[in-house]
Amino acid sequence: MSHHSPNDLNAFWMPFTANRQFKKQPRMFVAADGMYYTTNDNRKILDGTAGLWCCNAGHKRPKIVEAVQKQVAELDYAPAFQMGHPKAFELANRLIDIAPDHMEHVFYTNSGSESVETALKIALAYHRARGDAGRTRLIGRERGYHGVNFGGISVGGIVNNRKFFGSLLTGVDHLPHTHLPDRNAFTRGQPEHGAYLADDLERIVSLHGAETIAAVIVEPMAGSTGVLLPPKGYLERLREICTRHGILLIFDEVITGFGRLGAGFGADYFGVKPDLMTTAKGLTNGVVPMGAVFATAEIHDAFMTGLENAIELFHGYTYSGNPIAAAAGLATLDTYRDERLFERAADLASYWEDMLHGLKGLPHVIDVRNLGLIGAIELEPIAGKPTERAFNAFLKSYDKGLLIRTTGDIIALSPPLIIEKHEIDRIGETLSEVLGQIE
Ligand SMILES: Cc1ncc(COP(=O)(O)O)c(CNc2cccc(C(=O)O)c2)c1O
Repeated sequence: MSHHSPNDLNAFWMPFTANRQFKKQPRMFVAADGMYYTTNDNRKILDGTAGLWCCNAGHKRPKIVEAVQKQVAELDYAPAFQMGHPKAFELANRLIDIAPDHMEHVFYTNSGSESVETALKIALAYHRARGDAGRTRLIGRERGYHGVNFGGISVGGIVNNRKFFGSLLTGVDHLPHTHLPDRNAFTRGQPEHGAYLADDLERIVSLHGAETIAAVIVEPMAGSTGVLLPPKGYLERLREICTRHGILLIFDEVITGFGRLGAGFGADYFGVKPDLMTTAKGLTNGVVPMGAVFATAEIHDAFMTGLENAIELFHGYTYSGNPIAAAAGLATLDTYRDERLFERAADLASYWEDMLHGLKGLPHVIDVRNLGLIGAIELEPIAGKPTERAFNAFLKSYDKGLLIRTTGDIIALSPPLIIEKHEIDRIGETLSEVLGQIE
């Protein structure tokens, strides 16, 4: 058996990564604190993306560090099925306290992808429990991202996440995405124009019959595809059409949840009540993998019938609600509350917006989109080399000490909610330099 040296890069098959490019020019973080990562060559990098949209409270936050250290030394793991541990229940109560008021139950998962699978299965099983077994169709949206499991890529609308994975993706329709560059480019916040796009749901309903449709799943604001905003009135229309036809509305809040928009959840920010909400990321500040599906009493109680000793929902994970994730979640919610980070994000949103829209007119910038503490700068692709320009901006920004995300030719930004104004300025200055230097 051959022995590999610890820093041999070959064995690790990296996710959503240009593996060959990375392994030629590795980019390694070895520490993190507050707003900054430290690289293995001891450079400080400003975290413009809160890790992967998940470290909403920033890094190395004392309450979270302490809670995880203490928990792992006390109750490291408890069986998730037919057994419990107090923190899972305590966290569920805390989550329901900050969730939109019609949400009354939480089902734990370990990621956003698992939250999506869980929500889709609950939606299908809910209709069956009510005698509506014919409601099996699911409706997603073009350019939607709902993780990488088979349910998520079926309802998802990002072609590269689907086309390599075969034929299981059936029984699903897609609404049109909400990007109208001709009308809405450089809009500050939510566009006025485009609510009518929700009416396509009526077309899908009349095509299949409402009695065949279980749920619609959308991100209140589409993140991974490059930050597409819901036009004013759009989500309200989706809600109204779903209600009228007995179709469940699922908000995928993996990115928009836990303060990202300056409110607890997208549902709060937009004032629209979904029937199910999927979350992960900010739930534990990215420190321990955990997701949670929020459900109304109406949905939960539809399962609570029949023999009391019988399992009501045949679904769950070994790590559902595990003690260390629950401890991290509780300390994370404490940190959000004690530092008023959701309100802080709302207070900073206009300063953030001004920085972003100040980039208009820089080379290659064809659109700027923003909401809360999320931003996107869309670049003109290099002819024949899609994604190249944005990827070069990512590499150049990293060299200049700023971490950004790119998807396609779009730069996406989602800093921790603890960001200071001078750090917002620094993001703008760095991106101005980068966009002036790349081809
Ligand atoms: C709306 C939504 N739903 C589900 C997932 C899947 O979550 P997990 O990865 O934990 O299984 C996500 C995740 N979104 C995500 C993850 C990683 C990177 C980026 C990016 O846009 O750069 C976005 C998401 O944004």
